[in-house]
Amino acid sequence: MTTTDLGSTATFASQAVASQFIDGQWCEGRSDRVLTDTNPFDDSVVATIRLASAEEVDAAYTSARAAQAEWAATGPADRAAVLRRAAQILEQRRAEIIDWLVAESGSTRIKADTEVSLAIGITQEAASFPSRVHGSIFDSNTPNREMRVYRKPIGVVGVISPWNFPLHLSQRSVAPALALGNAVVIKPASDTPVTGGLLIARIFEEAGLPAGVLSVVIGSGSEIGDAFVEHPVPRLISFTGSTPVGKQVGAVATGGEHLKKVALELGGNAPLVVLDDADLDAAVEAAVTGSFLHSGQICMAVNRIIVQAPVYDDFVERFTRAAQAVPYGDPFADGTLVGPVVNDSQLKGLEEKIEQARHAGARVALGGKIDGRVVPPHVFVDVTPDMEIAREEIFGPMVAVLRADDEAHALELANDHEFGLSSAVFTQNIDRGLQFAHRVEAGMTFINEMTVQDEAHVAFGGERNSGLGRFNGEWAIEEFTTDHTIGVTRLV
Ligand SMILES: NC(=O)C1=CN([C@@H]2O[C@H](COP(=O)(O)OP(=O)(O)OC[C@H]3O[C@@H](n4cnc5c(N)ncnc54)[C@H](O)[C@@H]3O)[C@@H](O)[C@H]2O)C=CC1
Ligand SMILES: O=C(O)c1ccc(O)c(O)c1
Repeated sequence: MTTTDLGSTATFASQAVASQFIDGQWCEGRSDRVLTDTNPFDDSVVATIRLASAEEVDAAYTSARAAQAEWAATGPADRAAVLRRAAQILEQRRAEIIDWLVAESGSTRIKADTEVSLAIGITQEAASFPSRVHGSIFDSNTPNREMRVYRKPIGVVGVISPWNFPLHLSQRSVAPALALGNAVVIKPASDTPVTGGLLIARIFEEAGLPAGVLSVVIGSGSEIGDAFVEHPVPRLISFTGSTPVGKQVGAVATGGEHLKKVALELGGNAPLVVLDDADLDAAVEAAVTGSFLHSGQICMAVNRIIVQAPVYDDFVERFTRAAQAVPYGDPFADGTLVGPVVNDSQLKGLEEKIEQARHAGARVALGGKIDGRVVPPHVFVDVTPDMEIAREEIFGPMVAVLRADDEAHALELANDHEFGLSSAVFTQNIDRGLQFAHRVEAGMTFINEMTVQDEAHVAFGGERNSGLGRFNGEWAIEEFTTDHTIGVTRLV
């Protein structure tokens, strides 16, 4: 197993990355605060970074605005070539990137490997975008006039990403935005400055992206967050993270002096519904992976399993037995599915959730002793929809099991929520599954599959408090471009 020199020199691809990346330069931030980036499993230091101040945010956006016009004028084939080289470098450096994801975010090797593949997938998909963008020409109702609609880059995009899939959740905005001729400034989460931003900067630097087109500022959301969002240069803020912060970002982006678009991918609380004719083995397998992969720190993670009464006891017995066999502990160890949660704040929240669930009367079918930041898989059964464990986004290796009287009650329970990101339904009758899926209030519903799904060419996103907008494929082209209508009148 290769291990990367993750000391405070924090190198990636032979370049020191423990700093800011602004206008093509690796430089120190000017905040008086220094971030110590640590491994959630053993508290070892993986990097120390002097944080950015609002001045660095301004410098990053100013250089992005200066570089964007020339990048947008670069031919589609040349822009596509940079994206393809970035995808190749991600593949070439897969082992080193996996080590970084495990060390910086507590990802297990299984999850880290999946995340690198996701990032490569969206980068390759984005490489197809430059040649897919087109405008339209319309006849006009005015004689001698032609109405043309040009599809153009938005300009400069601000990307704010979270710590759970730091590489992919930055890349799935950065790669499409760059491919479509925009310039980008990334502000990654403070828990994952390298894998959420600086490593991406290094990859595009190596891929030949011109200086200034991509910058990365490392700073806490509380210190530079508002400055990052309300700055006059960015025309779109692409945010992935919690619903409360997403609403705040949306309010600043649309309520400040400089109006701008927002793309928000927020919280989730995915229901996995098991109907009375489900293949229980398939449902159990999907529910285990969907609940516990990356310690449940996924917006699409299964948080509620809703089981129709005739198969409830059988499912609970099988699922609990399978959850008991889930390997947890050292994220570096091959086969671990549940590693540490990312920080003490998340750990404290999960300890509170466990106590609340017990106090509310949920039956603990599976639990265990927390060791450091490693929370063993927890299964709460006989949960009722009023309990907090069924209402809040869990973001941990725990899941609530609810009993449904019948199919209509299962749908009512699935939709009884503020969120609407991902969902799943298990039945051996596909038409029954489709009819059920159409009535689920979510952005995504999977029949006989787990809820954690993301294909680079297919719409991804949520309804209700799970966000605004869609990522991937043609939806990303729509998100990261704008229309300019030009009327052409020939004077006769
Ligand atoms: N839907 C999703 O993919 C994710 C949801 N979450 C949810 O968020 C909770 C906390 O995780 P965090 O990463 O701390 O999410 P968060 O929502 O607090 O932070 C996400 C990003 O927003 C930035 N940020 C924070 N305050 C900001 C502000 N005022 N202006 C601009 N940017 C700001 C953070 O630095 C980070 O880069 C989790 O427990 C989970 O419930 C977290 C990660 C991903
Ligand atoms: O928001 C998330 O947690 C998340 C995780 C993995 C993905 O592939 C994704 O699109 C979103």
